[in-house]
Amino acid sequence: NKYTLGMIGLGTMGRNLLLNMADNGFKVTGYDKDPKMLKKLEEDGKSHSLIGFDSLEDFIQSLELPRRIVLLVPAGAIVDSVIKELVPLLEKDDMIIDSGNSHFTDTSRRATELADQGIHFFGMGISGGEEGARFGPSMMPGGDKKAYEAVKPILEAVSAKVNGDPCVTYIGPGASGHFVKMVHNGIEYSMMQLLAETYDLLKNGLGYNNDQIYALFEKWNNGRLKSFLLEVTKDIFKVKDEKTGGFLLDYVKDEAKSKGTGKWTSQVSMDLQLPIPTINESVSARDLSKFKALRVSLSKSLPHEGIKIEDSSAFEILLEQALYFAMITSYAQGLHLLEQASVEFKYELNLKEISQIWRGGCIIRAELLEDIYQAYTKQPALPHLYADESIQQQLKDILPGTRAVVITAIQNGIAVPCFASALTYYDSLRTASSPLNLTQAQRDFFGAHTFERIDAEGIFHADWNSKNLD
Ligand SMILES: O=C(O)[C@H](O)[C@@H](O)[C@H](O)[C@H](O)COP(=O)(O)O
Repeated sequence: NKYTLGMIGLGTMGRNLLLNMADNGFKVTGYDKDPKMLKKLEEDGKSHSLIGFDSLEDFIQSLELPRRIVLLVPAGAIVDSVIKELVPLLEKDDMIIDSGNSHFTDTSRRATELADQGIHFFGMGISGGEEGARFGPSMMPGGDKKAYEAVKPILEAVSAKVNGDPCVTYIGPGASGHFVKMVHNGIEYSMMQLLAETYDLLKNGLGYNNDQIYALFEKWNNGRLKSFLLEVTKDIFKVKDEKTGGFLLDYVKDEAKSKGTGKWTSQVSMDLQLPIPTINESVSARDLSKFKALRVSLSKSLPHEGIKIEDSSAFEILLEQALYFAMITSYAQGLHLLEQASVEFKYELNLKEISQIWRGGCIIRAELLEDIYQAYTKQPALPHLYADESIQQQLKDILPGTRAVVITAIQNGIAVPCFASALTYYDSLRTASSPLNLTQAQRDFFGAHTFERIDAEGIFHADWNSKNLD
């Protein structure tokens, strides 16, 4: 008899998700042009006698109707070419679920194109990496609700669970699933950069070695900073390098790569005029790191002035506070962008449910998400995470420590773009009258761009050149 679901793309993510589905008792199969991938599936899937197809026709014919087809292929043109090959073989009401990190505008285009041909299509963000796909990812499906209902039992079964709740929910219409995953990755970038800045402060600021940093992160991971990224980051400090016998981390080149989701998050935030400066800084930090040769030559011609951080144990305490402050701020910026995008793109996003499914399985899963989930449970229409009372209390408690860390870093010439932007974002957002009245005056002075007044309705223009100059 026929298979319930078929996976196209049997790379690690596709294969692991298929094995996870088989573990949960679903009759599933796969397709890949690469015989090595098929062989790997049969090896890994021996206990479930999982097999795959290298003929697309045979694969399609092996699926029960309406067909449920998941794509896990690299984002971009490949997705379109796979869909192009698939459609002639499909029937009305068949479903395609794109689960790669596709750009949300591609997803909405594909949904429209396929709907015209009677094919259900939705984009689903999957987070958790290879391990997550195998044993329980967090999934963000958005789009065709009918198609989602048809795969909901499978997704709920294979997803990570927190207090028994599956880390998957219907995100909303259109490309909302991929949009939410993109912003998830923006927060991921910011958290990773904050951990890199923390590492820099400990290593170059306090002169800590990898064992000391491991021990400190181990301690922090038993507290409010507990998170998947801190967990894996601490373990990285333990790994030895077979080649040199030293620590592998010390031999990793400091030029960070990226596949685009962070950049896309910044780009759309600029389009929506919704500020996410800490996430933007993390994207720029990766780009800046690529100028290794320039950095090396400038480090010689612009030598460092030397570092003086006195009391390391006191600084450790302040650093934990600053990291928690910037962590709250990174999630707050991402959630604020989702709130704005929900209005702009009519995604009807439910930030309570999104924070709920981010508590487990995904890369940004963290203890903090429980607080965020409680905040949106208490106030579903919370205008900004900073507006939640318990979050405010936490921010107030750790603000002095955060200031001290940013000041110390800047005084000692240690670059902390994400820590500093988190603090500046806080100071800007809680300022009733900002200095941007001057910007309006400047724009009106040199470009007659007009301004509004605080004491009268209407649009105004002034002749700044001559008027009333004392
Ligand atoms: O949620 C996840 O499981 C990850 O985010 C996953 O999607 C992938 O690892 C990133 O896309 C890497 O992104 P960069 O290559 O841009 O760092």
